[in-house]
Amino acid sequence: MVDTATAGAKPTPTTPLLKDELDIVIPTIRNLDFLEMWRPFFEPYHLIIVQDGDPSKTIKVPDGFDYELYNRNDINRILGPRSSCISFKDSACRCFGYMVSKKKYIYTIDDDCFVAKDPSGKQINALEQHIKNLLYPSTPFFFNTLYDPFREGADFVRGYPFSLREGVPTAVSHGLWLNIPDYDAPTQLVKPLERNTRYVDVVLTIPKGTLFPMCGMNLAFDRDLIGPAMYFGLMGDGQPIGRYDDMWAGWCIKVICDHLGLGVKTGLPYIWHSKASNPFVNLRKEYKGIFWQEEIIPFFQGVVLPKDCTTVQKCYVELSKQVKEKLSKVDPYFDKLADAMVTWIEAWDDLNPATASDKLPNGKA
Ligand SMILES: O=c1ccn([C@@H]2O[C@H](COP(=O)(O)OP(=O)(O)O[C@H]3O[C@@H](CO)[C@H](O)[C@H]3O)[C@@H](O)[C@H]2O)c(=O)[nH]1
Ligand SMILES: [Mn+2]
Repeated sequence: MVDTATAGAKPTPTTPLLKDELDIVIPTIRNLDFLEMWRPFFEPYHLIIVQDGDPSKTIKVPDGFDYELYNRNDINRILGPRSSCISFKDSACRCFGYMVSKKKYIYTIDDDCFVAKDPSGKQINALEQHIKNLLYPSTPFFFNTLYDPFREGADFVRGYPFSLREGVPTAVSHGLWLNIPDYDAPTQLVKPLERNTRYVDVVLTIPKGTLFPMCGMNLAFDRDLIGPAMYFGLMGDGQPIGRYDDMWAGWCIKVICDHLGLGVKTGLPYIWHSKASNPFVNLRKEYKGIFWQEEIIPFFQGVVLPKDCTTVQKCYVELSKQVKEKLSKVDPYFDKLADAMVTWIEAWDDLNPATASDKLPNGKA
């Protein structure tokens, strides 16, 4: 029996979650037709497009989207000499979008990532899932064997300390990819036809003290909690390495989140990654990183941040000092990267005076 009061009544439109508190950051050298597929999910949100490569090229943004677009001329104009810390000709340029945003949350996605379907065939609203991941607490200090205890239909299992059941604020939500997985070049070369068809219905908190390989393809974070550490390191033009921008940021944010008691989650949502970049080109970009990471990882595993590092900026500047001290012997590149990390924080604080490190009360991340 349909209630006549509601028969034919239009459902009250729901306001998309965090509509005015989240920016979508897209690095691009291509056209942005991929947005057509995301329109139902992205149209209500503000986009920040970071146009890489030739600034004289016009990037067409499909009608109906609210956006701001920055090319290399804009970055140089806004940051002046500090623009040296923003990579050129590499997707790492996306971090400029994090810096100029004025919102609390960021979602970043590549322009060759499309809407995936879950096993039931339903289109996945990746943004909605990231928002849920960020709004619900993380559990880095004690592993819950029934996975995300805050998910509908799950909970903490027997033996899980009640003193830890509040969890901690979630700073990062790391999504995954169907079809083309984010493999490194050697793996891509030996498995050119491998496609990821496995949809694993889980969100996990990455335990404290554990590093992970963060991919920037389908990533969301709380800018107020961890934004200043989300620097996608010096890559691309003029640099000896590429495709380690997101990895570098992931190692930095993880040690800082562990220090500040913040959570990092990985798992749902999936996107459909359509384009395999050229493995030979990737090998040329990555190969130093494949050797260097054997020294970088032990460095991050050994990082200890002093107690008086109570803000993200203070943690990050301290981290840059340790990079300079301990990684410059691996290659002079790390000396340059350590300096760029400080330049990034200076630029960040310039553009975000309200949350500049020297203005935050101690203890506020
Ligand atoms: O010089 C460039 C190249 C690309 N972009 C934009 O960045 C993303 C990712 O580019 P693409 O999909 O071609 O590369 P992938 O190998 O699939 O990217 C994965 O590897 C990581 C390397 O950093 C990257 O984060 C992963 O997603 C697209 O939006 C390109 O348009 C660019 O801005 N500048
Ligand atoms: Mn891609």
